[in-house]
Amino acid sequence: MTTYAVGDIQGCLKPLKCLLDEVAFNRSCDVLWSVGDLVNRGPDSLDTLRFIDSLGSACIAVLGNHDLHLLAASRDASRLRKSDTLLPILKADDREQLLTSLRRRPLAHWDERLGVLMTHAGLPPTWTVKQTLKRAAEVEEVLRCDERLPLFLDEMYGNEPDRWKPSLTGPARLRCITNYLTRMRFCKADGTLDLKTKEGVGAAPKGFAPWFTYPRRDPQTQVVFGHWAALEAKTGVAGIHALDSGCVWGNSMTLMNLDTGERHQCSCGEPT
Ligand SMILES: Nc1ncnc2c1ncn2[C@@H]1O[C@H](COP(=O)(O)OP(=O)(O)OP(=O)(O)OP(=O)(O)OC[C@H]2O[C@@H](n3cnc4c(N)ncnc43)[C@H](O)[C@@H]2O)[C@@H](O)[C@H]1O
Repeated sequence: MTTYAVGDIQGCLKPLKCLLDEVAFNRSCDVLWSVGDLVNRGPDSLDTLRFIDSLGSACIAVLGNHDLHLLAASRDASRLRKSDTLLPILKADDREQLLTSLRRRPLAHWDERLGVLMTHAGLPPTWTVKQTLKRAAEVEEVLRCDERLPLFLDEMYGNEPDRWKPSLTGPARLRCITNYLTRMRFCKADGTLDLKTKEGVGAAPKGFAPWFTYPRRDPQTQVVFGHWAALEAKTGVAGIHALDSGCVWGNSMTLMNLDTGERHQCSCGEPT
């Protein structure tokens, strides 16, 4: 059994299948981790969701900001933006099945055997792995609850509060957790987030640095994450594995063997 992790797919199904063929992925014994952002901007979001679902327990995917945006747009199509490529999903006969399956996916995944945590954006430097899983579970519980989901999605967008406090409550608490786990790039040592800057590490605003440059609360833990295409799948920090190599922006998709650390890349996608 081999565990692989793939970077942001964003509807780029062709390079995903190319990578799985290259490593002879066997769904009956191998496992594919996805760092989230399964959909949007790329050409085949609908078929990507269908393919990922067809893998069943052979795939573990955490939710990314674009996946959450899909859930929000499914409740209110006026949330769609010009650059979104989500309409085919919203018009599909199997949309409810696909969206229900997405709602059941986690925001964080921890593998004790590998000692690896996976989230879309990373591990907040002020949080332990245990705290991260507990806080992710708060949002996951709401995503699965028909009564609580609409308010969560209405209140999800926004950059405030920009710093975690255990005393946060209600929608602000859930928004803050969601932003840390699906949108974080730069932060201060005390965890204060800058959610505006999207360029590479050299673009850090004054007083901010990439989240992975701060000491970790659990130094032995490895982290796999996506979200930040401008990193070109590199952090320079041991045990912190960036996997978004910007496939949807015309670059390659990255697949990493988590047992050996070996990386594979495929550039057969259509530039968007
Ligand atoms: N709580 C919440 N609040 C607000 N929004 C929420 C939200 N929850 C979900 N959302 C949703 O989040 C989505 C993203 O919003 P945006 O923040 O508008 O999306 P984006 O710029 O495309 O960022 P993305 O997440 O795709 O990151 P990437 O690094 O690939 O791309 C970033 C940039 O990097 C650039 N880039 C890519 N590769 C690069 C490279 N090698 N070098 C330099 N730049 C590069 C790209 O051109 C791109 O402009 C929206 O749909 C929004 O609705």
